[in-house]
Amino acid sequence: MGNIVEIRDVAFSYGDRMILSSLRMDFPRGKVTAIMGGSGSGKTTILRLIGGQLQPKTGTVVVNGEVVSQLKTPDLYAMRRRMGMLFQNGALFTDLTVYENVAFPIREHTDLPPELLNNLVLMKLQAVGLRNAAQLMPSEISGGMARRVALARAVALDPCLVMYDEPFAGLDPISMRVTASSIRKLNDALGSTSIVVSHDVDESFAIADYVYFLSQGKIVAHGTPEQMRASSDPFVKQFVYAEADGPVPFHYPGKSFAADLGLEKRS
Ligand SMILES: Nc1ncnc2c1ncn2[C@@H]1O[C@H](COP(=O)(O)OP(=O)(O)OP(=O)(O)O)[C@@H](O)[C@H]1O
Repeated sequence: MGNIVEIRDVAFSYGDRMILSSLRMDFPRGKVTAIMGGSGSGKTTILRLIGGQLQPKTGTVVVNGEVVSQLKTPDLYAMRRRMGMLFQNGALFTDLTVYENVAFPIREHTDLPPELLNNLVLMKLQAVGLRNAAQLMPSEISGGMARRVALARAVALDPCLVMYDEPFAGLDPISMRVTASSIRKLNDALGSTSIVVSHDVDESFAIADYVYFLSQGKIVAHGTPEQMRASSDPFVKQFVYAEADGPVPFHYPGKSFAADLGLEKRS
């Protein structure tokens, strides 16, 4: 089976600001892997490196055996077509029905005859429990349902890899649970591989086979959800048990508050 994505010794910076360093991660085929960490720790940046929207300063990102940064533009586009993406707050097209939202990427990228397209769309909507909502407009469905339509759209082209960026953000607890189980079910039904970026410990642990914890651009812990729950690592404990005090920084890095107020002694 092997890994669909391998990240080796990757460093990335925006200008002078180091965002990721010494990154090594494996994403095995068929599995759901979660990337967790505080706000600004670099999670979305990792997804953008895998998708080839960003290039590492050093190290390699290998997808399906190919080094992403070495792909020529047509090959990069071909690779992206085999990836499904659910972006943070991935919105639906408000002027299209649920059905047309899911049909959109299929129409864009294939010339399938209408009957086959229809079957595909209905299969995806069935998989997220919304086949009977096909003719509704996005304004007529709940936030949780909209997220599931977005999931169906992300997997419309049967991607071998699906990346979800904060799929649970802003959902009520029931919608969160349904969305999480939809991610797992879609992964297993399609035989695909999923990467889930999230802050949400309960939902991520419920569906992930393996978890990476990121802090300030470095992997600070990794393992199965069970291993992470049992971990005595202070970072993991703080994150898993949502403790206010611990190594996870709350402040965006920079000057101290005292310095900003002009209270720090000048040498
Ligand atoms: N285009 C950009 N230019 C400069 N800095 C950026 C840019 N995009 C992100 N950053 C910075 O890179 C760091 C990592 O961002 P990233 O979006 O990967 O974090 P994240 O872990 O996904 O955060 P969150 O959970 O809050 O979305 C942040 O400190 C952010 O301010």
